[in-house]
Amino acid sequence: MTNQDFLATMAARRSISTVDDAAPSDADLLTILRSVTPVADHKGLKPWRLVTLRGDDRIRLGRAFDKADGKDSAADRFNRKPLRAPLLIAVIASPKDHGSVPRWEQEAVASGAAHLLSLALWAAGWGVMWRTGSNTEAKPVRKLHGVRKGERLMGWLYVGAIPEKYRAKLESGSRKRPDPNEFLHRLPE
Ligand SMILES: Cc1cc2nc3c(=O)[nH]c(=O)nc-3n(C[C@H](O)[C@H](O)[C@H](O)COP(=O)(O)O)c2cc1C
Repeated sequence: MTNQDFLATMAARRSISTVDDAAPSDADLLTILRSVTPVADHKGLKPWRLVTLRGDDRIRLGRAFDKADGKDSAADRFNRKPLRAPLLIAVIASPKDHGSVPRWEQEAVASGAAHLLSLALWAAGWGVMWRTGSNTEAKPVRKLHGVRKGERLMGWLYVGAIPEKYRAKLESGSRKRPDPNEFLHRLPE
C-alpha cells in the first residue's frame, strides 16, 4: 500500500451503524492493536484499556442499561441496543497519578487510541461505530466492566461485518465531507 492509498483509506472512513454478524476474533484484534498501541502517549503511561463484549455479555450490558434507567428487565425484555453488533469494545481511560501529565492529557491518549482503533478496524475491512449513549457514568454499567475509581468509560466501539448492500454505497463515495478550510487557522492578530 502506498502512502496515498493509506490517506485515501483514512479519508473514506465512515461509521457503519448497522453491521452483520461476523466479527474479528481476539487474535485478529491483537494483530490490529499493533497499529494502535503506538498512539502518542506523554511519558508512556498507557492510560487506557479495552474490554470486549461478545455473545451474552451484550445481554448483560442491556440489563445494566435497564438498571441504570430504573427499569426491571424481564427474562425476555431488556434493552437490546448492545445487540446491534456482534462485538462491542469498551474503551476505558485509566489515568495514572503523575506530577506532570494531567488527567486531561491521559484521556486524550485514550480517545486517540479509540480513534486509531476505529480507523485500524476500518482499514482491516470491519464496520465500526463509536457509541456512548447516556449510561457510561451509571454505576451498574461501570460495575459490569470493572471500571475503577478515577477511570472513565468512554463508550463502546460497535464492530461487525459491513453488509454487502452497504458496500456498494460506500464504493460510490458520494458522501459530503467536512471542508478542511473550516479547521485550519492562523494566530489571531
Ligand atoms: C465519543 C463519541 C461518542 C459517540 N456516541 C454516539 C452515540 O451514543 N450515538 C450516536 O448515534 N453516535 C455517537 N457518536 C457518533 C458516531 O460514532 C459517528 O461519528 C457519527 O454518527 C457520524 O458518523 P461518521 O463517523 O461516519 O462521520 C459518537 C462519537 C464519538 C467520537
